[in-house]
Amino acid sequence: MKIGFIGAGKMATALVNGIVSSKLVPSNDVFVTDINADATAKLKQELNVSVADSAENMLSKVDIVITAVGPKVAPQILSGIKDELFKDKTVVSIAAGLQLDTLAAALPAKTPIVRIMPNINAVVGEAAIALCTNDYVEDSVKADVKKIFESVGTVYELPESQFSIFTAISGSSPAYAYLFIDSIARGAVKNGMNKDLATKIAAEAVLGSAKMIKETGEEPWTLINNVSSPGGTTVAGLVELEDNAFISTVIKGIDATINKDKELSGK
Ligand SMILES: NC(=O)C1=CN([C@@H]2O[C@H](COP(=O)(O)OP(=O)(O)OC[C@H]3O[C@@H](n4cnc5c(N)ncnc54)[C@H](OP(=O)(O)O)[C@@H]3O)[C@@H](O)[C@H]2O)C=CC1
Ligand SMILES: O=C(O)[C@@H]1CCC=N1
Repeated sequence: MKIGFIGAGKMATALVNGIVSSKLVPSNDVFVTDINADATAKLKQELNVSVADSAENMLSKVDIVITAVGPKVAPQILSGIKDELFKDKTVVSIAAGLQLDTLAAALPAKTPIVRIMPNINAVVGEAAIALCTNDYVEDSVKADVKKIFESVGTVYELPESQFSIFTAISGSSPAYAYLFIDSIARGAVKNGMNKDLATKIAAEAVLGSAKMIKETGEEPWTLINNVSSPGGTTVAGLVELEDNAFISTVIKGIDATINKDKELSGK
């Protein structure tokens, strides 16, 4: 299975890193192309992937082409490539907001298309990833695409109607989680702890907390109650956070993310 990436930016780099380090395919069976030659040169140097000088030239060399450019650019690039080059290819898009029917309109009729929403934690093999397809993706091809993304995380097959929500709670949410960890660490710095040490400790505490939710299957509020000793430190902090509308602020952030994803779809 040969895999090509159009766009070698941050998300493509995260995916290529994950795919190569999982040894799913030999590194030179991963192809990259980008208008920015420095981006592809860096990936070649670091991961020994193959570089193509254009999307069109890459297409003849790969089975699966993953567009890792912005939602406005992807249809423009695809519609500029000769129809015959898409024969026996599957097109995968990871762009926020970009819907299957918009992609289909930019491609030859009946092209198999997979829509994916990954997240940047693919770098460490911990992405939560959504997948949906159009009607022309055969089961064996879907299984191959799933295998690619399972090499960097967990894949959830979801109806396309849930993608905006998924983008908020998985595609974008790592940024919000990093912000939360950084804010905890800054609180430690304010009170006199070294930032590097505080960040490491905050990250470990959040990682352990995520593991608790995943592995115990407990409702978060049960776990919150277990941390909150009567008259103790935790409840004092919770009161202050809620006084500043922590929960509704986070929900508004998720709403804004969902709305932006819908806006990007242009529908
Ligand atoms: N970053 C993330 O965490 C996630 C991103 N995504 C999706 O991934 C896609 C890429 O995002 P991200 O990696 O953050 O963005 P980046 O800007 O880092 O990467 C996009 C890359 O594509 C290049 N590019 C632009 N136009 C062309 C073109 N015509 N031909 C070839 N390459 C081109 C850009 O070059 P230049 O910089 O020179 O313009 C850049 O290197 C988006 O659609 C986004 O929605 C999805 C989930 C998570
Ligand atoms: O910010 C963005 O638009 C992309 C999609 C999800 C994460 N990054």
